[in-house]
Amino acid sequence: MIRVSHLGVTFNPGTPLEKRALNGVDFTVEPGEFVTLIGSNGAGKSTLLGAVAGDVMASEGSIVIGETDVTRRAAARRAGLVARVFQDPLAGSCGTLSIEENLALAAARGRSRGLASALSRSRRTLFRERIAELGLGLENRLEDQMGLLSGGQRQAVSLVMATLAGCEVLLLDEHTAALDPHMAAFVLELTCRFQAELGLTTLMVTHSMRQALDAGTRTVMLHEGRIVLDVKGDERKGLGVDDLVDMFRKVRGQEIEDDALLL
Ligand SMILES: Nc1ncnc2c1ncn2[C@@H]1O[C@H](COP(=O)(O)OP(=O)(O)OP(=O)(O)O)[C@@H](O)[C@H]1O
Repeated sequence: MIRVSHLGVTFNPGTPLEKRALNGVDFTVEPGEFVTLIGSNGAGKSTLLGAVAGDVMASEGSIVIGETDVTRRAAARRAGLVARVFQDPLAGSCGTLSIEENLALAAARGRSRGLASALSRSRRTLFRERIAELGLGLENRLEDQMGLLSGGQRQAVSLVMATLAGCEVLLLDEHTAALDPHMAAFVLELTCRFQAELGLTTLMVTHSMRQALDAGTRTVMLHEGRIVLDVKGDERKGLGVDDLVDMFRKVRGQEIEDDALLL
């Protein structure tokens, strides 16, 4: 569960570069709920994910994950609660380490054990099993450097890494945006499968209206740091991509020029 109350984030306060990125955001993501988060450029989506992960500190308000008030906790002290996959396949893993070394680091997230104990024989078996589930044949390449993988393969491994240590919350920041359509569909299908199997409370930022309606069970739209739409259930089922685009148009007061939003 994530409970965000009256959350405000102001970058560079008191300077000419002051920017109010989040403005009194209130919402609760129930345990196991999968929310897609949309909004135009600069709406505050990544800031919201960053605030939940602890990369961005709240200027006002509070953030509770599960039973824990994490508002003043640094990112490292939230690591056992929160896992994140980024848009850039290179961002969430180390290209010069092997696949299994990356998995070992991920499995140790939020704990204080070394790489050697993290790479025990039983751990290696677990890694092989989890990577085999991807169906990409990477279980036979565990000693290959992560940097040798394609973007899509790397995002698939990043998803395994994100879910390996056990976490309360999964944050996905346009994690399929840099992939070709086929790989993007594969990684999204994988995401939905892992989310359902592990019952993870999930927030996924996307620029694709199609993804926003097809994945998860609830869609939230941010605009200028505020929630302007929050739909689930029958109301969401009744929405099409055209309806979302219309809503976008209304809140932005202008036409959408980016065709990617319609996909
Ligand atoms: N570290 C920072 N310092 C100053 N301003 C920032 C910082 N991070 C974000 N901003 C500003 O805060 C606003 C919200 O940014 P954010 O990245 O959250 O938007 P977004 O909805 O994720 O946009 P996009 O879809 O373009 O990624 C933007 O105006 C952005 O320029």
